[in-house]
Amino acid sequence: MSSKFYVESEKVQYNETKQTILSTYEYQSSHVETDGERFRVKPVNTNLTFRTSARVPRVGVMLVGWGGNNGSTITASVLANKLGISWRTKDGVKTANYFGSITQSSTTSLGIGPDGKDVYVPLKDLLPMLSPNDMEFDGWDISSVNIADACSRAKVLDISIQDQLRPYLEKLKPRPSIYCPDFIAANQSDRADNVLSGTKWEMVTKIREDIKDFKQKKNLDKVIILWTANTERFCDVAAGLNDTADNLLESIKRNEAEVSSSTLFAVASILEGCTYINGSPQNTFVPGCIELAERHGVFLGGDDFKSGQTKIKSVLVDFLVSAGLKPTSIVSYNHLGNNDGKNLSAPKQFRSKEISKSNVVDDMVESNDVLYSPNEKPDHTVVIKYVPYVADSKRAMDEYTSEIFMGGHNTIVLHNTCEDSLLAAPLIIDLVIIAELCERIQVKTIDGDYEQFHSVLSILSYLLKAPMVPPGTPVVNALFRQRACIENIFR
Ligand SMILES: NC(=O)c1ccc[n+]([C@@H]2O[C@H](COP(=O)([O-])OP(=O)(O)OC[C@H]3O[C@@H](n4cnc5c(N)ncnc54)[C@H](O)[C@@H]3O)[C@@H](O)[C@H]2O)c1
Ligand SMILES: O=P([O-])([O-])O[C@@H]1[C@@H](O)[C@H](O)[C@@H](O)[C@H](O)[C@@H]1O
Repeated sequence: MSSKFYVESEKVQYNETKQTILSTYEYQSSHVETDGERFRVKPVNTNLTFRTSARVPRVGVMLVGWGGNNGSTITASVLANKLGISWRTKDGVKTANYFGSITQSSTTSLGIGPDGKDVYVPLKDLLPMLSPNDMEFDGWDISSVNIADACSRAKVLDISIQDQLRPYLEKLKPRPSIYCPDFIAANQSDRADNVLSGTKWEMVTKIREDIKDFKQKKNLDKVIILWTANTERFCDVAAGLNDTADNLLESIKRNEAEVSSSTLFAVASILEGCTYINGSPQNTFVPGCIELAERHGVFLGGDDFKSGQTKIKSVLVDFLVSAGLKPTSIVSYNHLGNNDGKNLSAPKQFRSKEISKSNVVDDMVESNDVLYSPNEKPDHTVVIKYVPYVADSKRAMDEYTSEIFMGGHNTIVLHNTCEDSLLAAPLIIDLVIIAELCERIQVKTIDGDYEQFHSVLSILSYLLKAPMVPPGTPVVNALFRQRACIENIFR
């Protein structure tokens, strides 16, 4: 159980023998109906019981795109933390940390102490969670470059970190992967020297064997798979192709060209009972994929890491709209020179990213019909340019123009320079840790049986630009409502 605190309440039972935590909770909500004239509000209370396994298992993380900026950076950075390395810089000695991870580096209040002040603990202490230092990494890449050379190619981590870690990282070699060139930019072909051959079903089978191999070799209890490979173009969604689980499986067996690498990895993960998370913006989770995950009781999470401009956007627009100010124009521009930027310089791959970066304000705008008439939205433009020289140092410029009181205007301009991968990499840790914990939580109503959460893990929304939610449930993009969801469920 948590070494930091215990809850003294008849609503919470710790079972040291079974290593479980039982907690009852009365969920209060309100159901609203209207007769066209007035709303009828009916408070509804639901008594829930949560059963959480407190035994943290041995977890392996398999990254698709392991040799990329994010994949190599997170692998190296976890090792740096595990080894406790430090390195000299012109600004003094730096030590490995997990800044940017909400589980490792943010805190939450347990309640009020005797002095009347909030008592804060790291979010990771709310429940028994996997430590990133205990994660084992493996994965696939269409590029055969080992992880040490991948870090060198990425030019993200300080060279003295890379030098200290090279003896360990050069032994890590990405497994050959499923390469569907039509789904990523043609400019990626020069990296593709580490690819599988065979039919799509044969390649899915090989990926499943890789998962089993990793699990067995590292003596793991479970594996979580995360896509941090290139952004793909959106795939067609069509009846008979991928609209149902059976049609998707049949399409793969027919070697259908329109089934993407990312969807093939998702199917392999689901069939192996492994949670699958999509860190990119493409529509990996076609309806048939979601149905297959529901059939197998496997978690899915996506889409597209929410790291920089979009994260700020989901806070700023929430602030403006909830302050009764009306954003009317939002322009997000950035240029960067990493391989992600190179892939995004192709129109179809950029379009995937443009979609995930643009939809993030929809729920906030739709929540306020005082400011916006039906279907009215702010002008919203996303621009991404590829400038090789700046490499991973993304330069972002945002302009927010709003209508204010009595015909006035307010324009907010932001400039943001950062190593893009150092913003995204910590999100991989949180996605894995939160998804793994969710695998150990079951919930029941008074007269129901214990069930796990829905296969589509909307609790991951805080970490993703275009959060996937269970069919028929609302998408929430407001960042602090998303964070409250994590805290409230864990609390
Ligand atoms: N700040 C960020 O870095 C950030 C933020 C949000 C989303 N993302 C998304 O995360 C993904 C990865 O970003 P990155 O900066 O690491 O990109 P990257 O280009 O450095 O890495 C992608 C890796 O995937 C590999 N790859 C491509 N197709 C593959 C396949 N079919 N199988 C296995 N490997 C394959 C490439 O060889 C490359 O090594 C991109 O989709 C990007 O849009 C990144
Ligand atoms: O997270 P965010 O800053 O809104 O969006 C980012 C884009 O601005 C960037 O150009 C792209 O390369 C990254 O993959 C990421 O998606």
